[in-house]
Amino acid sequence: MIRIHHLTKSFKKFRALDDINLQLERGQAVSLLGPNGSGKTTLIKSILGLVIPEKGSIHINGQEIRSHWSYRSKIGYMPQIGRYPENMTIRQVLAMLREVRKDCKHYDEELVRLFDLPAIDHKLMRNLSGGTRQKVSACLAFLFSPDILILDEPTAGLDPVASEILKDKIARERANGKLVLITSHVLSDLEDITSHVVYLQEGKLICFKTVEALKESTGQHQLNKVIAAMMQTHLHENDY
Ligand SMILES: Nc1ncnc2c1ncn2[C@@H]1O[C@H](COP(=O)(O)OP(=O)(O)OP(=O)(O)O)[C@@H](O)[C@H]1O
Repeated sequence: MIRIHHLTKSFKKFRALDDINLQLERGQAVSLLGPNGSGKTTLIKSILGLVIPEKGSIHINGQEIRSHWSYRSKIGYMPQIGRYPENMTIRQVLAMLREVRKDCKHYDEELVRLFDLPAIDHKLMRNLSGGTRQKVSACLAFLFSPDILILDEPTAGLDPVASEILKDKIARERANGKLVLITSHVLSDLEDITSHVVYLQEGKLICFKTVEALKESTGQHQLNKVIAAMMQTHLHENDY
């Protein structure tokens, strides 16, 4: 579904992504992990076409994204910090985006209901708490029933109830055959929903494996212990 081939990106002399090769398929929930500054957001932005690679290519459903920007309508993106027209209400923002995407055949408003947003959708975006803003971002990422979901720190700032609602939604969408790509530093949040782990360090792909394979190779049973073991040992892909 997403094929990344020799992807390299530098900012001046600094190499943020270094020869990344990855093949991601529908039905996978891929946790994109690595220390601060390891290149996770740069990789996500490259897939979204917000960062232009200097070398390599990204294909989505067989088409190179550089020449076909319409692929973006297939991606739901939840950014780390959502930026919206601050003088609009939640209701107006949702209505505006539905208007922009009139072509969409099925609006998925399940999260809007589960987060109980209709009760507060008269509020202005500028007055929302951080967690409520995250809920709006989550609703917008799922709204157009995209085939691919890219969620950057999705549970950050959410209360435990909202966090469980979102994790449950992610798991169901994956079961429906969507490809979900998630970054989070809260590994306990990823435990139940992750099928595969991509681990980056200093812009290099250290590992791309199923959670089961990683648990087996490290002898650990919890995702946070598996990742801690990897971070300490700096082992390379072939070691896993
Ligand atoms: N536009 C830019 N200009 C210059 N350097 C950048 C730019 N964007 C990212 N970088 C650098 O590239 C490296 C990778 O950044 P990136 O945001 O991808 O890391 P990350 O893994 O998402 O980090 P975090 O876990 O802190 O969110 C960092 O050293 C960052 O400073």
